[in-house]
Amino acid sequence: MDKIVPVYVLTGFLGSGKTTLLNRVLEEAASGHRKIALLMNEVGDANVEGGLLEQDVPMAEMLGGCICCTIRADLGMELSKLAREHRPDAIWIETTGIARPLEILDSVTEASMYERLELKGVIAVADARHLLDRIRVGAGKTYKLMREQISAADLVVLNKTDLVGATELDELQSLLEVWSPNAVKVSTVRTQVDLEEIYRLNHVSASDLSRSDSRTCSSDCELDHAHEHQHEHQEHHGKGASHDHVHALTYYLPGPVDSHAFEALVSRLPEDVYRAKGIVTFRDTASRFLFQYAYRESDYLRITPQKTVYDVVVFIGEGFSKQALLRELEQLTEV
Ligand SMILES: Nc1nc2c(ncn2[C@@H]2O[C@H](COP(=O)(O)OP(=O)(O)OP(=O)(O)O)[C@@H](O)[C@H]2O)c(=O)[nH]1
Repeated sequence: MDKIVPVYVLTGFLGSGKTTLLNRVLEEAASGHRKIALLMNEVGDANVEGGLLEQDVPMAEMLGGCICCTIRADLGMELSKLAREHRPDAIWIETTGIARPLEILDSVTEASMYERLELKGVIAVADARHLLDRIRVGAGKTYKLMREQISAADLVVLNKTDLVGATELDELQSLLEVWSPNAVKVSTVRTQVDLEEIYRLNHVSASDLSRSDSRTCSSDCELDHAHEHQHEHQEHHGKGASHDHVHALTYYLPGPVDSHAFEALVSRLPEDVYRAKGIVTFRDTASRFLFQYAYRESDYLRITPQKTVYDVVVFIGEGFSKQALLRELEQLTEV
């Protein structure tokens, strides 16, 4: 069975330091024998930064549009291709500075149906000086987008702190606590973040990261262990409901499930799960279905896939308890 490839989304406004961080990721990968593949998106027709990267790595370029809107449909395909052709230890997606993280989250999780991929973390880089200037204005598209990117992140890298004073830094740090209370926050110059912090990120339990330890999943986590790992996270970090920010829960089903039990689970979904999708095999009908759910409406389409697809369900929402949902899914597959 192929391993699950972890996916990291790197977001952050124009010029905040994303490429600087990516270069560090690649350097560390080269010395630590971690194989990284990159998916780079540029609104223009040229990938300037891709050409400047210091390492030669498997790379897909998506040019001429933003992956969160105009060329979003291609994202899943490009991700699958990278995973299949290179079997990397991790895929990093560098988004354009203007990308809206939610839409990207949706597309990445979509790809989990066709390839063994799992979104592990959203990393937002913010330019401290620029952010402060925008906060002073307190409105406008850029301000809104910066806030959105930060709010969707599991890890916020407050970069270019050499360009602000100590009081300003305090102000920014307090603000990040409000905007993204459950994310891990680091303040850096030239994105000098401990990369192990990133590889410990687990989108399933992002809020627990600050308490994470060596028992967290490694990047070469196998599918057959995914369930165990998730369970370990849950056991180890306690069972209290975690109320995070926007997040996705990806769960590969170990086998067919009962259709009634599955529909009952869907009908019980909390309101803050606003999107779900997946491929499920119902044992009572012996059929496979493409399952879609949006804002309390669900739809099941019988499918006969011509190529390998996986039984997997993905839930996207804001502030719902991933652990509670995970427990329900585990019960569903235990029946
Ligand atoms: N002063 C200062 N400059 C920095 C820091 N980090 C990065 N830079 C510089 O900021 C500029 C932009 O950095 P990049 O890493 O290219 O930013 P980016 O987010 O990839 O930019 P886009 O591709 O335009 O979205 C470069 O000239 C970096 O050398 C920092 O902590 N302090």
